[in-house]
Amino acid sequence: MIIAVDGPAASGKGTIAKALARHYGLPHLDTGLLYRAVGMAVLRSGGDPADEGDAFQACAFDDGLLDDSVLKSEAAGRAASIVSAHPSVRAALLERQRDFARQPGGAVLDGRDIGTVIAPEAQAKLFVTATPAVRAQRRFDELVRMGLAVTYAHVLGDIQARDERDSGRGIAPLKQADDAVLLDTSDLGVAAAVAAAIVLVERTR
Ligand SMILES: Nc1ncnc2c1ncn2[C@@H]1O[C@H](COP(=O)(O)OP(=O)(O)OP(=O)(O)O)[C@@H](O)[C@H]1O
Ligand SMILES: Nc1ccn([C@@H]2O[C@H](COP(=O)(O)O)[C@@H](O)[C@H]2O)c(=O)n1
Repeated sequence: MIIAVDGPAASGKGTIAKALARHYGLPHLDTGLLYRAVGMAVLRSGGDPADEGDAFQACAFDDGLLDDSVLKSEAAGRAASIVSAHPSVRAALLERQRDFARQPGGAVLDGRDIGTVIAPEAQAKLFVTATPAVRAQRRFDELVRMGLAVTYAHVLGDIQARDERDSGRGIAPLKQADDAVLLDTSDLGVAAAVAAAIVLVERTR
């Protein structure tokens, strides 16, 4: 079974995708990490994430970067959302994600275009969302726990800018697939959100 979990930044889709993977015994891929790695590789090479040539070159990043906690930073998230609008970057990362989705037995993937582009054939599709204020608070708390000096206002601004870029881009924009089920976690804690996700997967698969 392929389970596609899409949604905006800090909506909790990664938390839900990981829990679904555990519940169904499936491998999980956080596809945002791939774009974060490209964004961070551009920054480290002194390139410009907005330059398609620089971003495409960075797609040959070393896989060791995927385990680096620097990918959790706001700078990596911002760079990721800029490089992800380049068609050549999306093309370079496409097969890796499709191969992961189509492995025998299935998989859980979370991102922005899993249900629409990477695995439109997925048996279960969730679109996880929450209000920008709730998402900003969750991300702010997470960054503070990591010991980073951030303000709530800055995190909220970053999330709003990312929402706009991700939904407004010309290629594979963030949007709910026609056959995806909406899960709004604004008023749900982690356990309740995961339980709701399992019910929805059981209902749709
Ligand atoms: N339902 C929830 N209630 C409270 N906190 C939550 C909930 N879901 C996730 N969180 C917390 O919110 C933060 C963001 O969650 P998560 O990383 O799962 O979001 P995401 O959508 O995958 O983010 P990103 O788009 O940046 O990859 C984490 O600190 C997580 O523990
Ligand atoms: N399937 C995807 C996944 C991510 N992106 C872009 O990467 C940015 C970072 O993703 P996170 O899930 O780690 O927040 C995100 O803002 C998107 O721009 C994507 O385009 N497609």
